[in-house]
Amino acid sequence: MTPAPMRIGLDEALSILHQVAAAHRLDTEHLPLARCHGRVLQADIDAPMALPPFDNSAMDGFALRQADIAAAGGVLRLAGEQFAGPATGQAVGEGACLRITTGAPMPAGADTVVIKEDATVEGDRVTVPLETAAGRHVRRAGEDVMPGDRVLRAGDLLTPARVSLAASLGLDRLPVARRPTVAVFTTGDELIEPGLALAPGQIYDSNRELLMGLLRADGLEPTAWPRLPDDPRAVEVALRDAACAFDLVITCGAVSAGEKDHIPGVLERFGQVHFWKVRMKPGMPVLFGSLDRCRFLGLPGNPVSVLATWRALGQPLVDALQGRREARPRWRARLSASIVKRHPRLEFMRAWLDSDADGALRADPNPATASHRLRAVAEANALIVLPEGPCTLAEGDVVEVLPL
Ligand SMILES: Nc1nc2c(c(=O)[nH]1)N[C@H]1C(S)=C(S)[C@@H](COP(=O)(O)OP(=O)(O)OC[C@H]3O[C@@H](n4cnc5c(N)ncnc54)[C@H](O)[C@@H]3O)O[C@H]1N2
Ligand code: MOO
Repeated sequence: MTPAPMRIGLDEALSILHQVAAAHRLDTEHLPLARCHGRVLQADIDAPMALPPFDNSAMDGFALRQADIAAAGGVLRLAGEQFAGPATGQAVGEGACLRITTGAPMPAGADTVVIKEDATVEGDRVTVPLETAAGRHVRRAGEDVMPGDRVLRAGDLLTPARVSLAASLGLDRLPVARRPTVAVFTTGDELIEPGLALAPGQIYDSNRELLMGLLRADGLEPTAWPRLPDDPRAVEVALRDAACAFDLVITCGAVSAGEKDHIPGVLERFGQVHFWKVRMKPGMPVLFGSLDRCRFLGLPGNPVSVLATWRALGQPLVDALQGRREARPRWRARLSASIVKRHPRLEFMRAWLDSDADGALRADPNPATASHRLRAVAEANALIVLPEGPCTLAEGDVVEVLPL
């Protein structure tokens, strides 16, 4: 067996990840609209009907024939009403008008709506402004969507607006990718549960909340597994167990070079390592593999590495497994302070992103760059992406940023 690629660049890692994800795309399920939110659409959708479906009034007022206004000296006869709802079929005859409400079908013959505020009603006589333009306040059938228009595409993320567009076209179900089931593991004999008393050498498990929160923010419903001890047999049994039950297993910790870093060995022996170690900072020891029926993402244990590797590799993996087409937003911003980067790895640097008075985005880099410094993540709303190679950037230089 050829050894897995090691110490590769992020682009190569992403290309491997996309290849593997393409071979393990999650299957399609047809769900009622209410359950489609946040899912990835699996087929192109062509409009089965027009939107609006019929000419209708954009305002509350009076529907009339614009040509009649001048002829009638601006005074029309109120001949009935057409409210939003079933079309009454009543037409607007010469010199007449109908009371109409927003969304009501335009009565036959009428081509214009005068809003209530501009009209004066006395008995059955309605006086309207002489200068009313033809077609005013009428929403035309098909002006938003024509039948057959491709309104949604396979791979689209189903935002509330897209689900609502499908609803407006009368669609009650959509084909979407199944959501991956995800098991989350934290590892390490030093970890204990928040709320318990710390013994010397112990720290609280913070990565579990970080990972569970990140996954839930992407609409996943992860399962948190009991924390793993630094025991090779326990690690092997738990991971192999999860690997036959979940689509994705995510661990954090135990993937580096330490005596207790047992995870790469389990993947090598019982599964497959697709890559191990990516030239990024933080997050370098990250591992991607397959084990039984699951894709396996071994994130490094340092909290900031968890965040960076989730954004750099985890999210793209989950997106690719569901066939998501649109890339996550990446912005460009001007630095509020200079940066000197001496190491050769690509770096994700915590930052505060804001717009200045001129409307330009500004990224203020956080000086805390060490991967254990979680507080600096809590104080950040973006990651600056600094490409591979040492570099010196001045205040005002443009950098790429990932909003968090
Ligand atoms: N000789 C080497 N040492 C290290 C290397 C290396 O290449 N050679 N890589 C360093 C880098 S970079 C990172 S990142 C870490 C990653 O190590 P592991 O993924 O094996 O993670 P652990 O050693 O288990 O933990 C690292 C660090 O994070 C803390 N941790 C772990 N889990 C949690 C958690 N759930 N909540 C809070 N904190 C956690 C753990 O206590 C350690 O301090 O390795 C470097 N070493
Ligand atoms: O790559 Mo590690 O994640 O820098 O600390």
